[in-house]
Amino acid sequence: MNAVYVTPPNGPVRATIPLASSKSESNRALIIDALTDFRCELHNLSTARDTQTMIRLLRSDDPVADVIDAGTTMRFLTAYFAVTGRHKTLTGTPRMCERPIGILVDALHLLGADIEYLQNEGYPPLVTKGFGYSGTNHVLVRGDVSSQYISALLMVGPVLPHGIVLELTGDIGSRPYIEMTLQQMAYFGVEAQADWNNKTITVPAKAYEPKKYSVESDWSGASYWYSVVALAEDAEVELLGLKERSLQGDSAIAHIMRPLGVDSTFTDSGVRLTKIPAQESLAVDFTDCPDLAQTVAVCCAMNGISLTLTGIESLKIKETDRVAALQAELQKLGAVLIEAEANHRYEVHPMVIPASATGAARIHTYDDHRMAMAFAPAAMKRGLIIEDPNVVAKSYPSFWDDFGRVAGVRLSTEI
Ligand SMILES: O=C(O)C1=C[C@@H](OP(=O)(O)O)[C@@H](O)[C@H](O)C1
Ligand SMILES: C=C(OP(=O)(O)O)C(=O)O
Repeated sequence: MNAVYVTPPNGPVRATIPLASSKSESNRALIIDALTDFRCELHNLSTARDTQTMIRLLRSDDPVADVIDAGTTMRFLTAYFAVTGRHKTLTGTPRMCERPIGILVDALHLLGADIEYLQNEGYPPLVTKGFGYSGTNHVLVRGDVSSQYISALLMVGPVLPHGIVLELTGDIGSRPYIEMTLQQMAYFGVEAQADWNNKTITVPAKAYEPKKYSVESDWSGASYWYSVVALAEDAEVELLGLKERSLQGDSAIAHIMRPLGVDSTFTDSGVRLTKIPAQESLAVDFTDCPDLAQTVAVCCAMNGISLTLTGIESLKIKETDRVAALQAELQKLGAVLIEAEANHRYEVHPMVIPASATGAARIHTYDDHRMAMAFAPAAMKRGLIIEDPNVVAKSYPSFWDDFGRVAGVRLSTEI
C-alpha cells in the first residue's frame, strides 16, 4: 500500500478499540526472560514488529542480528549479547545506523565488554565479541540523550559479578521508561535502589526469578484515540485493556488531553473517552513522554489551540528527526511549528495559513510510525492522504483496521 486516503466521519464516532499491547513492556520482559534461560511465561506480548524482532533475534543462532528500525531492540540486545559474551553483529536500517549508541557502548566497555564498531564510531553496526569482567561495576552514564541506554544497563546489571551502580549525569529524559524497567525487574525478583536526588541507581547481583507476566495495553497507541475524540464533532470511544495506574509514562496522555477536550473514565475493562470543552492554549513538557509530542502537536494544530512544547530535543534522534518532520507536515495543514527560543522552547501556531491555500494534504511519514498515526486523527476535520501507511507495523500493526472501524471514517487505498 503506497498511501491511504482518509475521509472525515459522516456522523458520531462510536468505537470500542482492543488496543495492541505495549512494545516497551514486552521488550523488557523478553530480555529478562532470556536472562532466566527462557523460563518465564509471558502473556499478551505485543504484535509490534519491534517486539516480534526481539523474539526472533533472542532465539536465533545467526551471527547477524538485524533489528530493522527498533531502538529498544538495538540497545537492549547490545547490552544482553555483550554481557552474556556472545559473538553477534548488530545492525539495522540506514536510519538505525544514524541513531547514536556510543554512551551505552562506552559503559559496556568499562564493565569489560569487547565491542567493536564496524562503520562509524558511536553508531551501529557493531559487533559484540566477548566479556571479561573488568572489576568495575560503577559507571557514569549521560541521562539526557536516551533512557534506553540506562534501561539496557539496568536489566543486565544483576548478572554481573557485583551488580551495577549507575550514576546518571545531566538532566534525565524519559525517566518513566527507567522506572518501568525498575518495576519490571522488581517483579522478577531484583529490587534496585534508585536515589533520584543523587541520580544513582544500584542494582544487586542476583538471579531473576522466572515468573508469569502479562503485558498491558499500549498507552502510546491510546494517544491517537484521544486525538480522534478531541477532533471529532461528536465522539465516544472505549479503549480496552488500559489501567489508570500503569507502568507506562505515556498514561500521562489522559491528563494532557483533558484541557484539549477529552475526559477519561476508567472502567473494569479500560477507559472511556468523552468530549468536554477545550482550552485555547496549552504548555506541555514532553521530557517524560517524548512519544506523545507528535500526537499533541497535530491535535492542537487542528483544533485551533496554541501549544508550547518543551522537552522535545530527543525527538531529533528517533525514527526520523521528528521536529523537522512535524514542521514540514504541519504546514500542509495550515499550521506552523517554530523554535521560539534557542532554549528549546517550541510553539505550534494553528491555522496560520488558510486551509484553502494549503491544497490537498498529502502527509509524508518519513519511515516513522508515529508520523502516520499522529496525523491520521486530522481526518476528523478534513480528508487527507497518508503515505506509506504500513509504517505503523513498528508499534501498532492493527492501527488501520481499528481506524477503519471508527463509524463513518472511510479508508481507501491510493496507488
Ligand atoms: O525504553 C523504551 O521502551 C522507550 C524509551 C523512549 O526512548 P528514549 O529514552 O530514547 O527517549 C521512547 O521514546 C521509546 O519509544 C521507547
Ligand atoms: C522512539 C520510538 O521507538 P525506538 O526508539 O524504540 O525505535 C518510538 O516507538 O516512538
